[in-house]
Amino acid sequence: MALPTINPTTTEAWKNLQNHFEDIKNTHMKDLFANDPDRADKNTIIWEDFYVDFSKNRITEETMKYLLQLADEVKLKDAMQGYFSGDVINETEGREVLHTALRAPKSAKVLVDGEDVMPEIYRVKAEIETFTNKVVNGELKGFTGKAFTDIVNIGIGGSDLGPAMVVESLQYYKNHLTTHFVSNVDGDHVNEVIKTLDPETTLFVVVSKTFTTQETLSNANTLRTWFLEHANQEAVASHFVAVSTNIEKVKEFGIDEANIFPMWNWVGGRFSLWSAVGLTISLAVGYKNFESLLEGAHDMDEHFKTTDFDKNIPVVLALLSVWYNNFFNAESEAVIGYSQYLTQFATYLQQGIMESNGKSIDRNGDRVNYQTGTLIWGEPGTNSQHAFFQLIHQGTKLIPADFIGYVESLHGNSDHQDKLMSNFLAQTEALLNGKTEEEVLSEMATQNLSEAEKSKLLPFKVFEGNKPTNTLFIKKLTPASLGKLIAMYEHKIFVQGVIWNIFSYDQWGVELGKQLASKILKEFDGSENYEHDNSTLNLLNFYKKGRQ
Ligand SMILES: O=P(O)(O)OC[C@H]1O[C@H](O)[C@H](O)[C@@H](O)[C@@H]1O
Repeated sequence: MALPTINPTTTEAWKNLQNHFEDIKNTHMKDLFANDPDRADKNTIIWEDFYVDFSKNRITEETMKYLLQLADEVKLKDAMQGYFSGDVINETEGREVLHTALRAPKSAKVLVDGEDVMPEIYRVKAEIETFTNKVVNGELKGFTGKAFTDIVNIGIGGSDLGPAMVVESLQYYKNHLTTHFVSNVDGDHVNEVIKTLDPETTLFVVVSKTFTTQETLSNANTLRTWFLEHANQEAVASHFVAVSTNIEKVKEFGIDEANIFPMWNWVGGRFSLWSAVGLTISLAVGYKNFESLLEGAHDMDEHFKTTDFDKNIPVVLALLSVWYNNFFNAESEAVIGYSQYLTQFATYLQQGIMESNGKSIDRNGDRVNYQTGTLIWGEPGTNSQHAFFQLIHQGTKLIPADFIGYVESLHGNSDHQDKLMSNFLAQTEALLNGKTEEEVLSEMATQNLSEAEKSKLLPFKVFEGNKPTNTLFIKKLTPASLGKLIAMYEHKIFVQGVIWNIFSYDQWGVELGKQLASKILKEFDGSENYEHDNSTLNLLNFYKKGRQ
C-alpha cells in the first residue's frame, strides 16, 4: 500500500494546534512546572535502559492531545504498517524501505516481491561473522603472510558516515585493529591516510551501494595503485573486499566475486550501517558487538511498532519537533551528546535527517505550503558549552535541543563523570528557568558595584529561559544502547516524513551538483566547453590558470 497523501495543514488537529499555539506561545515553562508537581513524571518515558524526559518542552496536556490527534489524522499507524512490511514507500525510486529487516530475528518473515528476504540477510550476516573472525584472530593474512593490523573503509555518505560514527562511538569496545575512513575526493585525505599504512598488513573495504560514486571509485583506485607499488596483482584479491549491490561494477573494478558482500536496493544508503555496509564496524569491534548493535536497534523497532503513541519515544520526539518547526518556526535542532564518544553523532544525523526530510514536494507531487525538514547540528558537551551555547541561551533564535547522557562512564572515573553529569543536568535546567532581573540583582548585591554599573549590566545578565530540551538519559553507552539510539532517530525521521507528506527515502537533490561537476571536469582538460554564468566562468578560469 502507498503511504497516505494527506496535507497535514488540512487536518482538524493542525487547526487546533494553530489556535492552541496562540494561547500558549508566551507561556513560560517555569509556570507550567510550578502549576503541576507531576509534570516531569507525566512527560517521561522509561523504557528498558532509556529514561526520556520531555517535560522541558513548551507543551501542555492539550498540546500533546492535538499532536497525537495529528498523528492519527495523517494515518501514521497505516504508514508504519507499510514501512515495516515492505511496501514500496520509496515511490519515486520504486523501492521498499527495509533497514528494519536487517536487524529482525531469523524467525521473522519479510517479503519483497513475494520472496522472504530473511534467509539471504542471515546468509550475509554469517559471511560477515566468518570474515570478521578470521581477520580479527589473524587467520586471514596479507600477501607476505602477516596478519592484518589496519582496515581502510573507502566510501562516502551512507557508506561512510554510519560506520565511521559507530566505530568512533564504540571506541571503548574496539579490538587491536586500527580503522581508517577515506571519504573525500580531496586527494589530501587519502594521502594523509596512506602515510600511516603498511601495504603488507592493510585490508581495504570498498563500500558503495551503487559502485558508481566518483569519490569512492577515485579513492579506491588511488589506494589500489599505491598498493600495487608494493605488491603484485594477485595480492589484490587478499587485500581488497567490497560491499555493494552492483556486483558487475565491483568485478569490473577488479575485486573477486568471492570478496563481495552484497547489499540490497531496499536498503537506503543512509540507513545501511546494519547491512554489510557495517563490515568495518564488525571488524573494529568484533561480530558479537555488531550483533548487539543490531539487537538494540531491533528492540527500538519493537518499541516503535507496538507502543501507544503517547508513550512511544520516536513518535513523541517527532511530534515535538513538528510542533517547533511548524508552529514556533524554529529552523534548527541541536543534538548534544554528553559523551566524547558521540563526537560524530550529529554529523551522522545530518545525512539521516536532512537528506531524508529536506524536501519541498509532497506525496501528491505538489509544492508544500508549510515547512519540512529541520537543520540539525551539534557537538558534544561540555565542549559545546564553551563554543555555541551562548546563542542557544541568549540568541534570538529558538533552538530545541536533545541532550543525550549516560549514567555510567565507561572508564569509571567518577570524579569526571560527576562533573560531566552536573553540567548535563545544569544546562537543561538553565535553559528552562533562565535568570530573572531579581535574581541578577540579588547576585549583584554581593558584588562591589555602583547602582549605575548595576543597571547598565542588568539587561545583559538576564536569561529569558523557556528554551525547550529533551533529555535522553541512558544507562550506559553499549553497542545495544547505541543501536537503540540510532534506530530511535531513524523512526523519528520516518514519522516526520509521514506527517509532512513527503518522500523521505529518495535524494534527487544531490544529483544536479554531481552532473555539473562531471561536465566541469571535462573543461579542465579542454575536451569540452560549456556555457556558464559569468561568476562560474571567472572562477573556472581562475582555477585553470592556477592549477598545477
Ligand atoms: O554508497 P554509494 O552508492 O557510493 O552512495 C554514497 C552516497 O552518495 C549519494 O550522493 C547519496 O546522496 C547518499 O545517500 C549516498 O549514501
